[in-house]
Amino acid sequence: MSKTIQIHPSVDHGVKPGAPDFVGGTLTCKCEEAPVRVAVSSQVAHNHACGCTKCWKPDGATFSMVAVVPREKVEVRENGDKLAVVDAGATIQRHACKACGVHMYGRIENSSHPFYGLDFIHPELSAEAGWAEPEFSAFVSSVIESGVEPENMGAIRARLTELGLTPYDCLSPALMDAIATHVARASGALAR
Ligand SMILES: N[C@@H](CCC(=O)N[C@@H](CS)C(=O)NCC(=O)O)C(=O)O
Ligand SMILES: [Zn+2]
Ligand SMILES: [Zn+2]
Repeated sequence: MSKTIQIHPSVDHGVKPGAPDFVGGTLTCKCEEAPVRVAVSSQVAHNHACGCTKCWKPDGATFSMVAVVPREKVEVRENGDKLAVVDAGATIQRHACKACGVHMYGRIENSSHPFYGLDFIHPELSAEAGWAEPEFSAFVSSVIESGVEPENMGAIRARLTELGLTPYDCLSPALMDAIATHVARASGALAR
């Protein structure tokens, strides 16, 4: 069944459940010399596959795997001088290694953003096992913007569904509702 469709190496052979007592790990970039190391002292939430062009993907992957943790649980430990923000104009400021290109963490600096306080990380950059498994796939149609043929989208969505990563073309309904609730409270459309 759809075995030739590569979604991401961490799920291509099946989604592995996370460990309930997992407390985090160290993210390491791909540099053989002086890698950047970032300690994450928390389990992740909302782990998902993202098809957008802005999220970092390993070689050969169609999707990135990305999740959030509280920003205070993220600490650059080694070779932080190699980090630079990829696009200072983006909502998510992705701090990437200038030498290997890997995104080590993405931070939202706009304090009125619905996801302010959360950093975006790629759990696959850590050697530790137990990160919470991905729950859905987001920005699926956006893979076309990276060069995926539109006629492959049916097979890609079928494979994502087979893996239990229900495909959405923006975020999941729960996250979209959370964003809209934040916006409605800020505007006064919802009292509380
Ligand atoms: N179709 C666009 C979608 C980009 C997009 O909106 N990405 C989402 C998911 S990561 C987002 O929240 N982006 C905010 C940001 O990149 O700062 C693309 O693929 O470049
Ligand atoms: Zn690097
Ligand atoms: Zn993305």
